[in-house]
This record gives sequence, C-alpha cells and structure tokens, in this order.
Amino acid sequence: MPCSPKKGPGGIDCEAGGISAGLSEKTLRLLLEAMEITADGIGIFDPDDRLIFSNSANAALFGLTPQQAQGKTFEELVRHCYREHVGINIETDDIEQWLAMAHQKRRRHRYRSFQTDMLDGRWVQLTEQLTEGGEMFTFFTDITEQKRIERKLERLTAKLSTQANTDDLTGINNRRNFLRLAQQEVSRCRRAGRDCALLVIDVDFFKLVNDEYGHQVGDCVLCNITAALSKELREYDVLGRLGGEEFAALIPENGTVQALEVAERLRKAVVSIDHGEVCDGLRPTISVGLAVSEGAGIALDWLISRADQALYRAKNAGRNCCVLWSDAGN
Ligand SMILES: Nc1nc2c(ncn2[C@@H]2O[C@H](COP(=O)(O)OP(=O)(O)OP(=O)(O)O)[C@@H](O)[C@H]2O)c(=O)[nH]1
Repeated sequence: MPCSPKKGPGGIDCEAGGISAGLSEKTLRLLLEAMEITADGIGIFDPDDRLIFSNSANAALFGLTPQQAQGKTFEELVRHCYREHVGINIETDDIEQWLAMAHQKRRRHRYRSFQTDMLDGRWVQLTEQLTEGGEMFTFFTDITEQKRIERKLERLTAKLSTQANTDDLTGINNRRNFLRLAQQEVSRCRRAGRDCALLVIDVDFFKLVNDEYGHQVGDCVLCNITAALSKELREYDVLGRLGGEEFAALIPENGTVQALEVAERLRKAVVSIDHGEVCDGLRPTISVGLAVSEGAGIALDWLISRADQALYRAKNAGRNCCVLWSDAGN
C-alpha cells in the first residue's frame, strides 16, 4: 500500500494504516539513511521540548553530535550553545531574557519559519512544525549563499540609489533629488504654517573660466563653490546642482530677512574662495535669485519660477548680487 499521510503536515498518523504502513524494514532503514545523509537539519522534540530524534546536521546546529544532543531539552541545547560559543549565534548579554523571549514564540503556532545565523558565519532557514500530539518537527536548510547574494544586492541597490540621487561632479543632490527633497520641505513648512525660501544660484561668466583656464579647472571651481555653499548652509537646508553652473538651495523655516542674510552670506563666501595657484587670482562670483513663501498655499513650482525671475534681475543688475522676488519689482 502506498504511503498516504492521513492528516497532512503536523497531523501525520504514524500508526497502523499511516505513513509507515506497507513500508518494508529496508525502506525505513533507507529513509533513516537519507535523513542522515542530507545536509538539511531534521529534528523531533517531544511535547516536553526534549530532542528525541536528530540527524547530524541538526545536532551541529547546537555544536553537538546526535548522540550528545539526544534527550536534551531545547533550553539545555541553547544554554550549551551560549556557554560553549558553538552552533547558533545567540546575541545577548542576558541568556535568561533571550530564553524567555524564545519561549514566548516557540510552540505558539503550528507552523513557524525564520532565519538565524551561526557562529561559523552560516545562515539557516529554520522551520518548526507542531503535530497534534504536541511533538515538534524542526527542519533547517543552509541559506548562506542566498544571504550573501541578498547582501550584495542590498549594497548594490544602495549604491545605485546614491548614484541616481547624486551629482557626479560635486557629490551634492542632483536636480531630480533636489526637487524631491525641496518638495518635501515645502510641504512640511506649509503644514506647519512656516515660511521657507528658495535660492537659485548661478555662477557669473562661468564660460570665461572654462575658456581661459580649461574645462578641468572649471570643474574644480564648481567643486570649490559647492564646498563653500555647503559650509554656509545648515544641516537641514537642501542644496542641489540644477545643472551646469546653476545651483539651488531650499531654506526651510526662514522668512524674507533671514533668507536675504543667507543669500548674502553665500555670495560673500564664494567671492572669498581661494582657488589656488592654478587659477592665478581668479575670483568667480555668483548671482542669487530668492523667493520666499508667505504663509499657506505656496508651491515649489511657484518658488522656483519666482526665484528664476529674481535671478534674471540679479544678472541684469550687474551680477555678484542677491535679488528678492517681489510683486512690485518683477
Ligand atoms: N567645467 C564645466 N563647465 C560647465 C559644466 N556645466 C556647464 N558648464 C559651462 O558653463 C558655462 C555656462 O555659460 P553661460 O550659460 O553662457 O553662462 P555664464 O558664462 O556663466 O554667464 P552668466 O550666467 O550670464 O553670468 C558654459 O560654458 C558651459 O559649458 C561643468 O560641469 N563643468
């Protein structure tokens, strides 16, 4: 008669007519041999949580041979790992608390699956399956390679995400990420009923720098300017490179007076940069256009277009200056 579990996983009837019915002694021996040969761990705990069967792989989870592990309770096995620094990685300074937590989770569900790491660096996926009679089957499989690939993917994803958000040359937010972060800040200020200011910053006559000193020096000048701007801004201000020689800064929770002060500070900081011998007295300047939200309802697009208009005025006014957008003047 073929093997046909009557009650399914966790409720297998192993008595007459159950899983062993019709299996020859040889087949049962082979089954035991298969359980021993497999690299997967197989264990059975009785209703008192005492290990009544374990293959070698399963016993190794506790740093023991099957003979040594046989008859020990789950708690004794864990204490052995902790005391001898073998088997599963029990990361705690308080083993009693760790065991109390483990007991809270263990045997609460008929089926539970989780991952854990071992002191030898391996990772395993552990599965616990309760029978109706209260025994617990435990299975584990080695997932070290899967974990290694997962970690590699995580690192790669983080790297890609940084690359996607960062300007290659200057290392600050690129246009896309600046707009995303600035949008968040504008919304936050609007909800809090606070003002915020947007500064559009453009390097003056930058084409001349490139023409006179070359593109590489131009790049270096852009990096120096970025460093000077970053130094003058606060941690929660958002700075980004919009493209070319144009930057933007979103200054949250700042009204007109403070925003003008910040803009002027940035302008002076750029004029004071020492670009080194290679640039021979080069003193590039910036023009800044500002727009300040006044109370509720101001959107980022509104701020950008007004700051752009103010920048246009700053350029027309002779450059190396800061202009605030206002209804009257624009
Ligand atoms: N070195 C370097 N130059 C860049 C980069 N991006 C844009 N530029 C240069 O920046 C210059 C911008 O020139 P324009 O748009 O004419 O502006 P400007 O010379 O700064 O003049 P105003 O803005 O009117 O004061 C161009 O020569 C671009 O090639 C970059 O990443 N590196």
